[in-house]
Amino acid sequence: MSNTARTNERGPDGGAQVDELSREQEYVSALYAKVDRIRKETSARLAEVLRNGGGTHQARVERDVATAMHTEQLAQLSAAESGLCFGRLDFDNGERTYIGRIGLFDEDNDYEPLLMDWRAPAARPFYLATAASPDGVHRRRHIRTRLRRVVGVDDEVLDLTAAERSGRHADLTGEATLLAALNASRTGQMSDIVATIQAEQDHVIRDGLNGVLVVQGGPGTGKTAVALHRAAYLLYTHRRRLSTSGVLVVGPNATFLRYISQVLPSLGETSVVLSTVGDLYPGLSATGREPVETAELKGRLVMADVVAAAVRDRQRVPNAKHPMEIPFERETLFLDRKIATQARTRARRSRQPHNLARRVFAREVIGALAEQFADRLGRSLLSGADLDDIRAELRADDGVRAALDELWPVLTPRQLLADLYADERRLAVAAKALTPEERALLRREPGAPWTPADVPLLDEAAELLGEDDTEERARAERQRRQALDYAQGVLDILEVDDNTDPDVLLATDVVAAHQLAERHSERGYETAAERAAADRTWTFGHVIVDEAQELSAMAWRALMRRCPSRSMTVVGDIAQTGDRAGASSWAEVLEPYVGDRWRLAQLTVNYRTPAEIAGVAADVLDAIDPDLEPPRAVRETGVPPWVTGLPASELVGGLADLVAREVAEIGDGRLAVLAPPALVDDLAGVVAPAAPGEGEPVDLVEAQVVLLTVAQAKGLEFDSVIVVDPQGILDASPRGANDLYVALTRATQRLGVVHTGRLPAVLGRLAEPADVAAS
Ligand SMILES: Nc1ncnc2c1ncn2[C@@H]1O[C@H](COP(=O)(O)OP(=O)(O)OP(=O)(O)O)[C@@H](O)[C@H]1O
Repeated sequence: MSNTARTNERGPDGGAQVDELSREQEYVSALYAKVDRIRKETSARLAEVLRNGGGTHQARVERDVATAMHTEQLAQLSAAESGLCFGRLDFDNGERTYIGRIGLFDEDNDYEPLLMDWRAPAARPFYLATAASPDGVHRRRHIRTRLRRVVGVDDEVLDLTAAERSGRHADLTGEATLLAALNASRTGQMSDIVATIQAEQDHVIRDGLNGVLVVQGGPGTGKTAVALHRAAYLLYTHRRRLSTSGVLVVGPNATFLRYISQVLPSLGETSVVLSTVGDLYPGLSATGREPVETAELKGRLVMADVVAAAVRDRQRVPNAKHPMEIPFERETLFLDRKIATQARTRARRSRQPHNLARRVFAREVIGALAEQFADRLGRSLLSGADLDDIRAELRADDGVRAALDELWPVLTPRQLLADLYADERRLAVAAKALTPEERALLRREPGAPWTPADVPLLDEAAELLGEDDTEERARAERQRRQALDYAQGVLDILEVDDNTDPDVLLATDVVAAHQLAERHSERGYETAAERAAADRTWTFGHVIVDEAQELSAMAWRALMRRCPSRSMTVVGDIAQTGDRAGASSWAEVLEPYVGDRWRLAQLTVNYRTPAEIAGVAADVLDAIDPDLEPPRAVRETGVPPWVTGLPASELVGGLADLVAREVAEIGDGRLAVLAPPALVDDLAGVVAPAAPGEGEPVDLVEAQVVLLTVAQAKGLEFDSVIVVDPQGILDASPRGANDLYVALTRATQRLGVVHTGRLPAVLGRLAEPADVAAS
């Protein structure tokens, strides 16, 4: 460990430290004064812009550029209010750099940096410099502030003597500040870690934009935190490319998304789309429930073939013995199997999606019927123009249309799937590869609500069906090009000069021609993020998948469509896979899309669970797979986890007492009771169950005590956790051991286990001392 001198108001060496604090206070106050000034000027400019209504089209466009730029800047300034400056680097050559949430410059002194944005390359030694490899840094200082007041500084002097003194945590940067952050009570919302990012995390955050990066790490290694900071870093570093296409962060459920929702705004980034896979299909609310076996089946890759076969099954031909009879102008035309089969072959060969290929099918059928009709009339009497007329009349004929609708109907994804689930015959044809029992799992009455596992199937169907919007698209494209040319012209006028400092915001940093043009399209003033969220076919510049081990093979297919560039960050822990359709190997998951062209980063340090709890979890990990290495816990609390056995009949009453005891222990902190799904109803009298309604997110900020299943608790953390009926959790699913591992690793301070039958052997280490502790 480097030589850490902690300095604060109560520090032992009195005067000198108070001096340090007041010197830093002076600097920090000057930074805030500057922020206030910029804010005031920006607000005034914004007010001015908004006051000037009306004007020419060009004036309106210019006004919108300015509005976007000022609004964005104000949002960044407000985000930086808390913890504006959190670090300082003193270099061997006497230079000094302050590190903070945003970059600030001194206009009166040749734009000298006053505060370096944490994402800038020059800030990197703050996270990476060590005593052994100081990178010219002599001292690293963490500055702790409360509101605008400096309340402490933690110094690390990076010299070789310090390196020789290295202790247990030689690889931690800013250990004192880090431990203070880790020991703080949880609020129910994740906070950013910008002041205490550790070296192995920094490497992941700043990894290149292109290709697929997999971040594998055990519970509490900061995967989610790192993924979100990476989003902020990528947007800062590749703003031009990403602000127009957007960044998507995918999480496992609405509660988790709410839990992480404040991190990016606190880093000044508001343009990231947070979504579950289920929400990626706009306009659909997938709130239905179904047996886990059904969800698992729907997640299998074979379902892509089932959906494709279901589409093919809707491309029909008449029975060989019974051609379709179509009355047309006092004649009866025959649409027989041969005509339809030939038309179907041509339509399929067009390789267009079903709804678009229908035009080919219709053209072929109408062509054949026109020939038939011409033969009846006497072909030699008809000119080419007469044949054209006949075809046009056939196209408009209700009987012909009805026949086409029967043989090759226009379909929506919902119609296709609902019809498939509702009809045993259709299922038997489309799902030949499934057993009758599996097909029975898919059966569902029409009108039943859609489930999350249906969403990737609907997405698959949408791809195969397509939408016949050729004309609409051509019109939109013409409009878009006109608007784009116009917007580029406006931006060219507003651009200042190429030598401006890269950290100074220019109009084009905030709004690209593409965005500006779209702000002026008929779609109104939606941001790229808003439009992306509303458009199923939107492709993102970068996709981050958190808790990625939970995604089914079908969900991966849907997600990959949103990211054809394969610029992705995949974050997860194979040992925590709970979903039956989830992953057991990253290679397996990624192979169909990128082969072996992906890179792996591992996070190895556990920042969440103290060593006392991590030890219990490590036993479960060992039972899952002895080759898996548990992450190393950075801290100890001295509080051993407790265990209590209760007769099943006394569980509810006994648990109420234990909850009350834990609440008293954690003060303002949060407590979660984690139970197998089968027990949730019984325990609802002790703790109100978490989910207020189907699919609704749990409000972890409001609720100090929550009752959750393990699946609901995935990715979350609490000061104290009571795991109820561990055997029930083990038995509830084939991946029960993974679930128990997840449950045991949610606590930041305290863990209790309440069992009704025998304590599972895998928790053996809890037995003796903890029973005493609980009694
Ligand atoms: N460098 C850091 N500085 C301060 N806190 C950190 C740091 N890294 C991680 N943490 C904290 O550790 C906790 C766990 O982080 P996070 O939830 O990102 O872990 P995870 O790997 O995603 O866990 P899980 O696999 O259980 O979902 C969070 O409270 C996070 O803020």
